[in-house]
Amino acid sequence: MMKNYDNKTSLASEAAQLQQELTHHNYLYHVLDAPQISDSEFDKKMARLLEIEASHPHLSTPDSPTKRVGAPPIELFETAPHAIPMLGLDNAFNDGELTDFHNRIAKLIERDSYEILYTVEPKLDGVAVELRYEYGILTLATTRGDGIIGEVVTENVRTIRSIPLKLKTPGMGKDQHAMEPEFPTLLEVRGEVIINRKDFENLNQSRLEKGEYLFANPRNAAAGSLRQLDSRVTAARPLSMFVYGTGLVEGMSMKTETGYTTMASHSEMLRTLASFGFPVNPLIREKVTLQQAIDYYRKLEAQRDSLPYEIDGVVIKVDDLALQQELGVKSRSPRWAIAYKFQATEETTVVKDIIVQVGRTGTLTPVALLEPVNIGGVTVSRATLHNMDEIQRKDVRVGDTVVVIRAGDVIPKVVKVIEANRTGTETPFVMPSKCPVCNSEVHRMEDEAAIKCINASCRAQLKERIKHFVSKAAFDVDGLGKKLVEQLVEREIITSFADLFSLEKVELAAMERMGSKSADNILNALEKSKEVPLKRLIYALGIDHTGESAALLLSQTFKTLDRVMNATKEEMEAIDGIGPKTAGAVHDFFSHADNLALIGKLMQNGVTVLPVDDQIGSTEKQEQKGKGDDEVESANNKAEENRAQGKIFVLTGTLSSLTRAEAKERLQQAGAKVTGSVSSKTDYLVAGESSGSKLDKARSLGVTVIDEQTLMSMLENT
Ligand SMILES: NC(=O)c1ccc[n+]([C@@H]2O[C@H](COP(=O)([O-])OP(=O)(O)OC[C@H]3O[C@@H](n4cnc5c(N)ncnc54)[C@H](O)[C@@H]3O)[C@@H](O)[C@H]2O)c1
Ligand SMILES: [Zn+2]
Repeated sequence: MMKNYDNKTSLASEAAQLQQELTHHNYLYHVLDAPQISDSEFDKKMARLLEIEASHPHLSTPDSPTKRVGAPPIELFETAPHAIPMLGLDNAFNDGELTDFHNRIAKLIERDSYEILYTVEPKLDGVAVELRYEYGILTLATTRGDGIIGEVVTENVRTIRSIPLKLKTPGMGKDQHAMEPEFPTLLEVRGEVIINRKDFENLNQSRLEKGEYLFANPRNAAAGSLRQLDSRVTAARPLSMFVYGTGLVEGMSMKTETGYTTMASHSEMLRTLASFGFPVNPLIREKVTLQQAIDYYRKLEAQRDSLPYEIDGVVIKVDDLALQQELGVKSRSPRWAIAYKFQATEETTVVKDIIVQVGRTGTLTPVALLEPVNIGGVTVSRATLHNMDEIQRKDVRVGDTVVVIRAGDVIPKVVKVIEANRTGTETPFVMPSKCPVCNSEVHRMEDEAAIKCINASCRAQLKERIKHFVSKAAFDVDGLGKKLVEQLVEREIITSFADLFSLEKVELAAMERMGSKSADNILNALEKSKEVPLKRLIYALGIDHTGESAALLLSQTFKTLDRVMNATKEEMEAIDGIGPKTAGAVHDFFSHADNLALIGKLMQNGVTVLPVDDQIGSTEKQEQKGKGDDEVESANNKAEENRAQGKIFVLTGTLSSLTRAEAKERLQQAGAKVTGSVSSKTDYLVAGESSGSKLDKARSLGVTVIDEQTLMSMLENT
């Protein structure tokens, strides 16, 4: 008896505690755009509260965060009620939960489950916004707020270039008898305002330099940029938007190019919105089965890191609007949709220590040793802190609670410190004045944040240079792992990468965890790698400021190693995409006698450079093809895939995620033609930042203007 009573009171206080905490974190996240815990921590608390409330309904108070979305608007903004509440979404975290959702709705509407088809969409990680158009003109934009009342952000939204201020009339000019407008008299459109990953990095970097508060992730940056009192601030932020639904629609049934008069499905509605000029995400797939939805989830999960913006799952929506109606909504979410979430990429944890690693070019990199934390299924116990400047700017101290992000194969990194968790016992980090590996003095490079060990025979550097040399994008030597490279250097069996090609079987077989067979395998792999495309060789040399794309540009321009070695700085700088730093570093590299000797030794040991034309004939095409295999496949609109093929493009302005030269190259690989000036023959003008006269010309000629994001998704679909 007594025990039961205790259990009840403790559950009640746990629920109350969770309600209070979740309300607080909702406020930090939705109002201040400055969360203090990770999303997965938040989701865990929410799941626990839902569980308690489900088994003890009397604890489920009307103001519980389980029944609400977002947080109430702040007073600084004008507010406006939503004609139709803006709800959240239920979550599924595995195939089983998604299948439960599917079976649940089949039961509710008494249909066979195979009859239910879905539209599947990427779950964009941004901020939800509603746009109101009266007689085709944008008159109001609001945030979701608490779902009932939103904040008015009309002026800010007007600064977002991908949002139409006025609707396009799809049928205009075709139907002479139409006196009525070609769109509803009132149209509310909903979508997600986002910021591209790259833009987020740049934004945070410039905030760091100005000593301003850092955004934890692109979502917070998008929300923080949109929710500004001065729309000039918003205008300076690279926001964009994708629409995925409607609110209130009045005045007429939508009329479109394809002649639909009433909307029967969600997918049809999206097509109609696209025809009005709204940006609709190109990765959306229509009318898929449950199994196809699961496949879509898997494919998008694999593609996730290569998208220009962050997505945190897929949204699965019943396509038939009549069925949606029949299913209806609950207090915080509709019954006809669900978010199937990806595993987290971001967590909060504690910095236990800060150590220093020495890299390929001698750069000392501080690394945070973390309280191990599971991020998206992988245990993370270290994260890079880049350099001393970065540590100082972010003010990371030993003992701090920090936000750590891990995406794909990229090294996890510390995004920011959660200052609210400081206790006063945290200790600042001091950079050592000697190389932790060879003990020689370190130097701070002029104009650079990097502190370097300049002892050319420092073993730490050699190990890294060799790891780089055998890596995938360089010589791609199968089986020659990090541990083995370290042993070979430690035991002074190799003193440069050229020595790799004179390794002997006995030497290899003598290493730890090596046998005769694995030694043979490595020798074979080395032998195979000897025929190397020029771009890979240039990249493998590990020249400062010379990554894969610079190596590719150099190889395409100069075609032979000899010509690259003899190129002047000016010749290199003349290449679109090669800056003075790279040109200088490449020139310096090939002016050093030691480096020339090293290249001579490579050639003596049998390395041969493949002619550049061959690379395009074989390697590049294969790579292209391989890539296409794990793209999301269209269920219905196959025609939309490779939309770039055979089209004529013009590029203008500055692109953020790649150079114009890279964009040109990728377009050409996709079968498009890229020309220098806009004419009536141009199919697409890709307008980057600060586009000028070409943009005006394209508009006057009625050429379709697309932004970088659209270009990227076109390229992704090739
Ligand atoms: N870390 C924290 O302190 C904290 C606090 C509060 C909330 N959160 C996180 O926020 C999330 C819950 O917030 P929520 O209610 O905004 O989101 P939700 O998970 O309920 O999803 C609904 C939202 O998804 C978005 N969305 C993106 N793409 C969409 C598409 N194609 N179709 C429809 N909607 C789409 C819309 O903005 C919509 O409002 C959780 O992931 C939670 O972890 C974190
Ligand atoms: Zn050193």
